[in-house]
Amino acid sequence: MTLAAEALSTGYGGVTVGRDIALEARPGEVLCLLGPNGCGKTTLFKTLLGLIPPKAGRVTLDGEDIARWPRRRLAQAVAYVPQAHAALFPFTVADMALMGRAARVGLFDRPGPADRAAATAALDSLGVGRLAPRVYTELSGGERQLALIARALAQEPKVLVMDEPTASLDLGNETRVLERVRGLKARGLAVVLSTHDPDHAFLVADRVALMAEGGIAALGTAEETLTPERLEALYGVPVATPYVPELGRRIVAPSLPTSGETP
Ligand SMILES: Nc1ncnc2c1ncn2[C@@H]1O[C@H](COP(=O)(O)OP(=O)(O)OP(=O)(O)O)[C@@H](O)[C@H]1O
Repeated sequence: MTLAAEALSTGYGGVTVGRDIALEARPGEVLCLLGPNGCGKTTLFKTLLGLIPPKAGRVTLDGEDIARWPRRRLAQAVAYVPQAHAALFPFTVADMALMGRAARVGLFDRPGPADRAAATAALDSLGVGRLAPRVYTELSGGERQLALIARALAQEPKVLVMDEPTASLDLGNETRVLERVRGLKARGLAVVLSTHDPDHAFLVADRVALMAEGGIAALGTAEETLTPERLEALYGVPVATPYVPELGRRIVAPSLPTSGETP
């Protein structure tokens, strides 16, 4: 399924945050959204998910405006991994993952064995099956993040929208999540993810959208968009993107003066 923003403006009440945004996440593709703090990435995601209405333009799934889609139909197609948040209710991780099945269970039915199996499989696929009996509110930030990803995978969506999915993960879990993202794309999902680490774009993105001041400043492959000049303009610090033959790709690093040089 293809998720698209067409001439989309986003915002809250009387305030416009994003303007004239056009982008597309196609099946079997990862679209990586990069941009400085507060530029409007989460606001764009909430609009793509139909959680807040567009200020202008539209969001479509396979060409159909989602504004006309019932919530349940939308939830069967698109899953969301929000930024790990403070939890209010002490659900177990197994129950959290099972909540991902809500859109697939009949309105008056209880989750059945197949739903439990899907929830368990989602946890196992992220290597966190052992967390199933643990209480969500008692987990570390990284463990919560993995539980939220498992909930979205249990939903068996066609499109996955992930807001900084690796933000609080250690290097091992960060790499495992990015590997999983590659696996999902190989299975034909469309994945949109935001990150503050431009390296992730070189690792998993088919296309990158650079967001600045609410608009899309550049859209293309990581090689095309993540030039030192653009990254410097975006983040306001000098950046180098050397090619590392051992990795077979570029890496992104801030280019601080070497010791001995004072700025
Ligand atoms: N519920 C809200 N009501 C009004 N303004 C909001 C609301 N949520 C966010 N904003 C404002 O919208 C702007 C964009 O916020 P948003 O969270 O979309 O940015 P972001 O790019 O995701 O930032 P970050 O990288 O820090 O997570 C900010 O100026 C923020 O203060």
